[in-house]
Amino acid sequence: MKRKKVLVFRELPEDQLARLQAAHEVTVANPRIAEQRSAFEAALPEAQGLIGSSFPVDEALLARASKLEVISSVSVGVDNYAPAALHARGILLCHTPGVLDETVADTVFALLMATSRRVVELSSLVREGRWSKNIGEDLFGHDVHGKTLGLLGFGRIGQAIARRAALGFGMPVLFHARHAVDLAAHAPELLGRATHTPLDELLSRADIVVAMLPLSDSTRGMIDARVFGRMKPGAIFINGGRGATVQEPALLAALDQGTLRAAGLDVFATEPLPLDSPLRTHPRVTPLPHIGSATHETRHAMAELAVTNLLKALAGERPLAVYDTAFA
Ligand SMILES: NC(=O)C1=CN([C@@H]2O[C@H](COP(=O)(O)OP(=O)(O)OC[C@H]3O[C@@H](n4cnc5c(N)ncnc54)[C@H](OP(=O)(O)O)[C@@H]3O)[C@@H](O)[C@H]2O)C=CC1
Ligand SMILES: O=CC(=O)O
Repeated sequence: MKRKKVLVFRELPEDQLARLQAAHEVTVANPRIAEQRSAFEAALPEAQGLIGSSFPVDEALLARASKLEVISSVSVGVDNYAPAALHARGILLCHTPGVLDETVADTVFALLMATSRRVVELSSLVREGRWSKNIGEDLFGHDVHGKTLGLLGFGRIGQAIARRAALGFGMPVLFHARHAVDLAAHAPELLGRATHTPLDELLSRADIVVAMLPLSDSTRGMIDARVFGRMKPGAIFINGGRGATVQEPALLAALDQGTLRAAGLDVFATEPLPLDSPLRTHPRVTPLPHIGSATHETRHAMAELAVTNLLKALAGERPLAVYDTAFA
């Protein structure tokens, strides 16, 4: 097969880079690193395949990538790409659904436990030498087991979170999504334990609300002052999906006005989180640096799937996971 030109725009594990290099001419240049930006710019016009993540490949960049056949994202979320422009030019968009579900669900659960039981705050008390007597009620947390979980988004990852909550922690699960979900067919273990619930009812009943939504035109800014205002006083909010689904000033107001007890955030509207963001230091926010899938095992599995997708696409074969840009 003819060797093609591949531009890797975020580091890949060595063995996966080697698979690409065995088949194609590969340039590695991460445009988020200033010293690599010009190599990225130089390789882009010739690239037939792009692989990477965490960098917006927008219409302006695509316009300069005149030979491009496929983008293989090392992520399940595809909000960094311009689906309409890709569709119009017949450029394939591949992603990594499925291989990260359990790991991201673990991360969300870690945030849920940390916020409810005040793990980071109380650990700091020990580390900073402030543990001088038994803690009192003012520092008690709240139970997680048995509480009602409200899930915004009930896809692959949402369902993995629901399994942990319902089967491991005895939590009734309410979920919100636009389409009906056939639990008997897709998640029989959640039958009788998870219920499709209108948004406002979910918000008024859930003790913990978890957002696990993709970023799209329909979800951008969806979690706004109205949504926070409908939540139970003292609710906990966790975002494991995308930062821009939340209106961050409304989140801060809900925390400051006491509607929300705490928030656990793996994602932010701007990443890395700007130093002057009040969310960085807010006493009732547990922020994480977008680590949902960041384990050795899962990041490797994602890279492997993304490389397989790219190799198949460049060989004219059907990749394992193509994102349908026609309906984006
Ligand atoms: N923090 C991290 O590191 C990670 C974050 N993510 C993020 O999580 C997202 C979800 O991943 P995954 O579970 O695989 O995706 P899926 O496509 O499997 O699930 C998405 C869910 O969101 C629902 N949804 C979409 N739009 C709306 C809307 N407007 N209103 C209500 N519900 C909506 C969908 O249902 P319906 O279409 O019926 O509305 C579906 O239930 C990714 O797109 C990514 O952005 C993913 C991995 C790691
Ligand atoms: O945010 C991570 C992803 O895979 O999407």
